[in-house]
Amino acid sequence: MSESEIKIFDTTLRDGEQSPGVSLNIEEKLEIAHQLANLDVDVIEAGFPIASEGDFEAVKQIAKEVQGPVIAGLARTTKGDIDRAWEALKYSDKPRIHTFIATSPVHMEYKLQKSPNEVLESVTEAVEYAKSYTDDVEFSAEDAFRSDKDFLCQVVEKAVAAGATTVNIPDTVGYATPAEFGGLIEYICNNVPNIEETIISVHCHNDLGLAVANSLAAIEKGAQQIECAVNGIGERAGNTALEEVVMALNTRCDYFDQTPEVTLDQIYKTSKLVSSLTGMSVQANKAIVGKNAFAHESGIHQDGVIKERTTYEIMDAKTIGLSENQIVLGKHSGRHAFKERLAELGYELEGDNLEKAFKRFKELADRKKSITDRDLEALVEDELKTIPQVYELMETQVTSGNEVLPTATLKLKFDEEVIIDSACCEGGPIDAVYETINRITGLGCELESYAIDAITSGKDALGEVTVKLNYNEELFIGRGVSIDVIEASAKAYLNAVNKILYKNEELIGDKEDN
Ligand SMILES: CC(=O)SCCNC(=O)CCNC(=O)[C@H](O)C(C)(C)COP(=O)(O)OP(=O)(O)OC[C@H]1O[C@@H](n2cnc3c(N)ncnc32)[C@H](O)[C@@H]1OP(=O)(O)O
Ligand SMILES: CC(C)C(=O)C(=O)O
Repeated sequence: MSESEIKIFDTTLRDGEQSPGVSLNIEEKLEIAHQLANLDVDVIEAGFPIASEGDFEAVKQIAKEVQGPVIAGLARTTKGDIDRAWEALKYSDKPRIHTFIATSPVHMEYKLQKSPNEVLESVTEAVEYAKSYTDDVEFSAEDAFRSDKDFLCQVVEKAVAAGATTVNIPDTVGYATPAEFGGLIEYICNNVPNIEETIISVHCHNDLGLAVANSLAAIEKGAQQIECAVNGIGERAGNTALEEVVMALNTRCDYFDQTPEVTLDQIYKTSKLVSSLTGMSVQANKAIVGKNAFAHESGIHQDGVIKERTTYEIMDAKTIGLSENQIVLGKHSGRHAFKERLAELGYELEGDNLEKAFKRFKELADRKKSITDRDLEALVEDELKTIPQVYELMETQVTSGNEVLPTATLKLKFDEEVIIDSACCEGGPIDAVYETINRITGLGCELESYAIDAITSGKDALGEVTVKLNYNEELFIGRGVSIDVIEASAKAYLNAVNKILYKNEELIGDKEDN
């Protein structure tokens, strides 16, 4: 039986649910099944009906409600399992019984305690029995990759002769390498006389991180169905990740001449749903659906992507249902990305202003893990203050504690001069900073009010300090922003001092004369 397109058999609800720690209730399974139907997978393996009442009910409800894909249920080769599977599946208009038995020497001898001949017999019996319920029967040779090749070919031949419309070749323990696994599929194609009468499926586990590669290698050698799970969840290290295999086949359709008919823009939504209902979060650098999969942090990449997306992107984020890619501003970013993000926020910075703001951004990025838009706004607003920076803060150093008199030492720039001074104050470290500034400027202004706000959230949030200084009965407001509250406090005070000096220019001359 040859089919032109690759079938996607989703086992998120069966093998995916076998992930340690995951247990989905009926409502959650139904929600995922409906979303898998929106994704247009070909087959949904809804569960293993003999396993529990809950699994049985979930498969039954999915069979009743979910239209579009084939609904499959797993069964061992026993009549009891097959009867139970059919009881649940019979409500679907496209039911599939999926029966399996292990064929590797270690599984047959120790787990099943059956001889190869007994296994062969149960293959025929189970497939024929399942066929008495439905035309659509899948047979899996569990641990196929570690099975004797010629015995495996006999098993496959028997399953096809008994009526299996799909024969699945699992790498149950994720032991294969791509060339070997592709080789096994080729061997089966060349050595099973009735192989053309069935669809060859593969089911790879990810113990060595090779599940997707092995599935793709099998496709190259004649497999037509891939069994996979959303986000790659499943027993132990999981299954072939649906989103990875689908996007590999689509993105490299120049290489693989067949693609699955999945609705690609539902991929991200499905991944999110599965991770939230299973509680299995997706690692940031996970291909396709990880938080960083379409994010660029380094300046050279950002510059390239801004100029032409395909310089560093082989897929468009929109294809999988994300609104866009992400330019993440951080310590590795460059001027192009910085300027572009500021423009999006409504700030058109050029020349000196851009250089100064960029320098402060880099300083901030060295100290803060992620730079938010609000951080940038605060930074630019702080930078764009039109008041000349007569006094500029260069360094702060503060000692404080319950047994120590708070002391501040500041290094300020005044014109081209560097001034260092320090003061102590019982009122606390910020008072000590302000006392030091007063000593340096000699202005004798008074602090009327002090307020601090966290601009952004998280441990490394930016703090914005606002002060009001009274100078000769006139109030001057100053603002300062920094990740460090002492620094933000010093900047706010100096901002107000610079405003006083701007309004009273003669004071600058007096200071220079001293
Ligand atoms: C590779 C895979 O992912 S296969 C699917 C694995 N998934 C699961 O096992 C999840 C659901 N499983 C369950 O709920 C339970 O294991 C059940 C209900 C299926 C069986 O429970 P129990 O009857 O208590 O048996 P238990 O799980 O301890 O042992 C499995 C039995 O099935 C036998 N068995 C295993 N596979 C098969 C098979 N494909 N065909 C026939 N018998 C099989 C084992 O030899 C063992 O038989 P024994 O009791 O005669 O020694
Ligand atoms: C039942 C089969 C398909 C399986 O899950 C495996 O072999 O991993």
